[in-house]
Amino acid sequence: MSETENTQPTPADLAHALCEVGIELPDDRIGLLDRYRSVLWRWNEQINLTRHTTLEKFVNRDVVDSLELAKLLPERKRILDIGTGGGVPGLILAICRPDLKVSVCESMQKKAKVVEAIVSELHLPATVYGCRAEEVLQLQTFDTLVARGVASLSKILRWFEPHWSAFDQLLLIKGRKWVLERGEARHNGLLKKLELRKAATYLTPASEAESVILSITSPKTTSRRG
Ligand SMILES: C[S@@+](CC[C@H](N)C(=O)[O-])C[C@H]1O[C@@H](n2cnc3c(N)ncnc32)[C@H](O)[C@@H]1O
Repeated sequence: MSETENTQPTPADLAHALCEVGIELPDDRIGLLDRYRSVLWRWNEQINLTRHTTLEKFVNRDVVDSLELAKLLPERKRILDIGTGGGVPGLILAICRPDLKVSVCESMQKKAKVVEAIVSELHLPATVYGCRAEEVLQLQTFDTLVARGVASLSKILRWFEPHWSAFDQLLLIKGRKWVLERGEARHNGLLKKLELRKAATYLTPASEAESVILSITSPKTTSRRG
């Protein structure tokens, strides 16, 4: 199919695009994912939520990233997506992994209101917080925090330094600059009390771009909980 930004794909197009990258999902999940894509693109005409407005980018970037993350999340874990923007990866996780207890937060009020509207229209099992993640962590605890494209590793580690008792693990989707970011974070002394490991490496389909998922834990917190 020759796809342009003005073409509205069908659920069958989505199923085909998922199949092309080796993703198998039940029909009802594909249907819901397609409705999410459609509602997201509709809102995107009014407010800038995503640059991924072709089916190929939606699948190859948003769905692939979210499902790579999903592979690392045990059943029924409590997840907080920090800086969800238009709902990636949080709402895609809520759609594809209904066993998870997904919360998403977004500090920009306009975006957070749209995410709330999407969750409500699609009846998604997700809680939306319209504030900074640091504020959510003063109220709630989570098993895992997840994020894509929110800030540098150093910034994120600074934000969450006082909050490690509110979560066990941080999973960050990063591009090839992750090594530089790790160097900077080490230089800034932000990794001294933390363990960072590369939990996954994968290629974005139809490109040579390598992505990684970094897992960061605080041994002190883990042993206290474990
Ligand atoms: C570049 S967007 C990425 C959106 C989405 N995660 C994605 O990958 O498509 C980053 C978003 O994080 C939000 N943000 C930045 N710092 C935040 C914080 N501390 N807590 C919650 N949201 C934050 C911004 O308002 C912005 O919408």
